[in-house]
Amino acid sequence: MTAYLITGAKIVGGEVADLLIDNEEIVAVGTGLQAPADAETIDATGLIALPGLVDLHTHLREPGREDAETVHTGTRAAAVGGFTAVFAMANTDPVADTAGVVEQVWRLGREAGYADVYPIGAVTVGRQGTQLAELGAMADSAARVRVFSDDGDCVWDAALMRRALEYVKAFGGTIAQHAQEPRLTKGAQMNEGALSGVLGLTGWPSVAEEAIIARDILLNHHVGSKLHICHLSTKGSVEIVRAAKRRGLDVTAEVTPHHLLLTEELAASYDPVYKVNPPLRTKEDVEAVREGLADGTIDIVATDHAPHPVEDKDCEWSAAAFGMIGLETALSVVQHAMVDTKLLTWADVADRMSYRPAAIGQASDHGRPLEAGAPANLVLVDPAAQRTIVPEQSTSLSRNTPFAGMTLPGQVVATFLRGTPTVRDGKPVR
Ligand SMILES: NC(=O)N[C@@H](CC(=O)O)C(=O)O
Ligand SMILES: [Zn+2]
Ligand SMILES: [Zn+2]
Repeated sequence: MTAYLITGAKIVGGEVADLLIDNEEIVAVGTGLQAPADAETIDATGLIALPGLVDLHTHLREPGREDAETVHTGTRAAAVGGFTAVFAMANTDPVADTAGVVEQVWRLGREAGYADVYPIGAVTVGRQGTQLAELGAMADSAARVRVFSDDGDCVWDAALMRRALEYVKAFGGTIAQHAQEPRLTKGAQMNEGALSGVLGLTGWPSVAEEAIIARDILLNHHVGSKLHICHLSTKGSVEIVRAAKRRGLDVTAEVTPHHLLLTEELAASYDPVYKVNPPLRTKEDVEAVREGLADGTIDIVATDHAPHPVEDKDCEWSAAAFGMIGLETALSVVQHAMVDTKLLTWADVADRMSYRPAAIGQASDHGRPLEAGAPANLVLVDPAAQRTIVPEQSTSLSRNTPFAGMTLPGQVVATFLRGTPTVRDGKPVR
């Protein structure tokens, strides 16, 4: 294995220093480190070294929709975005609701070698919302599943949600809820408000999200288990989670990059690239989720990278699929929305995009400070770079980015997974 001496990087939360990587680990951090004879030196002057990013919410689409993404292409896109670990959502075909499917996804991740893949298991059989899946068998499998979600659909049956929370308590698992009251969002196409009326698109009220979040926080308090809220998007949701945390109730929550930056006005174009679940909300909501992420009410940023092929997006709004890709743009959007606005420091970014998601997902090799003895999972970022997003240049198999044409700050220069570069000069190594 090649050793690497990274010189002159700004170590996040610390000083400018050199990093020596060998044998899958960070061997030393300090100034004036000497490179061993066989080491390759990387000049990182002007770059920030962050712990490898961890995405708790990625759709890799394999098995079943390999035309949209595969474990290989999705994790390669993740590496380009600075991620060293991704949690793969269960809404595949077949659904990841058995030990067999989660082991397959986990193994494909190992073979690809771009990022560690932690499969998320479905909560219910076939994500049908009627019967608990084999949660224990998935937990005991080689994939060691610790996070379960019916994402794409809500576990709306309160009794079933209660039983899921109780079941995973035995092994310290987490239920990640896609908070969407189905009866309040029947046929919903975009955020409910004056604009949905004007555009003639069925509205998706904030209360459909907030009612489930409130219910599940109370349910989880009753059970004493672990609840995580997927892609929280409204001001009211932030207020509910903030109040719950103040009362000492246990809950964690995520926000996506797109909900930190984009608003519902984009739907006026009727371009389905802006169609997503939950929908883009108002300026007030965007301000509230930014504040919530800044003050720790919202624990983490997760991409909800949702690739779709052209034929599912290049059609009439109401017929189009929900979702947008986000792995390759996440860090730039967070820099733009949160760092350049002084709402977060880079140390906070490491917390929200690496330490905390790794802790919630129990990925112990990831989310570790850049210190001697830690696994060499890290990313070098040039915060001074500017880049214009071009969908055709995406590493993902799909092109449905809502940031096309935007100029965003920051560029991932290199990513290392256990001491091996997965990205050099901004490009995947293979
Ligand atoms: N976010 C989306 O709009 N779509 C996701 C499902 C989901 O995250 O709910 C997908 O799988 O395409
Ligand atoms: Zn979802
Ligand atoms: Zn999702």
